[in-house]
Amino acid sequence: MTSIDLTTADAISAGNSLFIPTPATPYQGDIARYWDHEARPVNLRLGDVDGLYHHHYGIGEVDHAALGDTEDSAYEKKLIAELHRLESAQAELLLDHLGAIGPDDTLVDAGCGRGGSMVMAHQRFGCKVEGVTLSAKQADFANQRARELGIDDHVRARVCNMLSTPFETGRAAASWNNESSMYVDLHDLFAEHSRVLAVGGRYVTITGCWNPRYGQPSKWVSQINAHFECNIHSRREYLRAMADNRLVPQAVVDLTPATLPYWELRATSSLVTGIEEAFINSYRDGSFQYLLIAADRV
Ligand SMILES: C[S@@+](CC[C@H](N)C(=O)[O-])C[C@H]1O[C@@H](n2cnc3c(N)ncnc32)[C@H](O)[C@@H]1O
Ligand SMILES: CC(C)=CCC/C(C)=C/COP(=O)(O)OP(=O)(O)O
Ligand SMILES: [Mg+2]
Repeated sequence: MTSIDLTTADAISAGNSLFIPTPATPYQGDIARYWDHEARPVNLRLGDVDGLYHHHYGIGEVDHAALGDTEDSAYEKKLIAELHRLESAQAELLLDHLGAIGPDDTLVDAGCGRGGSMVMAHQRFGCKVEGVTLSAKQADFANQRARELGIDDHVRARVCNMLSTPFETGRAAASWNNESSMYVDLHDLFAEHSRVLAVGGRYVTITGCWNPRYGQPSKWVSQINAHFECNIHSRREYLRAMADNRLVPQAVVDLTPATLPYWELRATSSLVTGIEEAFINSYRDGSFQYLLIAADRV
């Protein structure tokens, strides 16, 4: 099998998910399959709350007053709504760091999943948002949601490798990875963001990374890697790969304390997936951190 370079003219048709490019590597094929088959209730039931479908985690304090009594028959429904509120709060924080974005700007969502963050970005800024995912199922889902919302002229997902996108050099006002950078080599990733971003543009990531102060990835981090078939990088790798690619950190925010309440609440829900303990233990023992990094393309 040969890989298809999506920076070529082939990319013209990549917006149409009838055209599914061959994965660049066998690993990317595994990841495409993983997300094509993903249908965990913890993601779909949360998305059903308001039609924003996320594949990332939450931040902020739990609103115990909104949850009410655990014995109440409506408690589980309220808990789902609360987890979803915290996940959307995470995406809002990412958008807060994109800088001044206008309706004529174009944003790039690298690893866009089912498109929740793209919809939020368009609703906030009125701008165009181009997303890429390896999964045709996810791209179709995101494009269907955009059609239902009547925003498909502004929000579009493609099946495409984030390391080799069809986007024009130097045109994007901002770009991001929301929990999608643990699937790729960071030097390759930041080289591509640096290429598509305008000078003065902003790059933002929210990610889980292992803490170099811990020494090496802990058993919990290894468990998370195995669970999601991903390869979590260290904080040091992020900063080094950005520095090597003209991305200069403007803010580095440790969101670990802000994400723990989400995990502690999720661990009590009927929608647990079994990975909750690994996140909670690794955040608590300091081996793993939930980080936002916003960087200027210089
Ligand atoms: C955990 S999900 C995050 C989805 C989304 N950012 C969100 O916040 O809901 C990870 C995403 O990264 C995408 N991904 C992983 N490796 C990729 C690659 N090389 N190119 C494009 N997308 C990739 C997957 O297809 C999936 O959509
Ligand atoms: C912070 C880290 C290490 C993230 C790894 C990437 C990932 C799988 C994110 C959540 O996806 P999801 O929303 O599909 O997962 P879940 O089903 O657990 O909610
Ligand atoms: Mg989820």
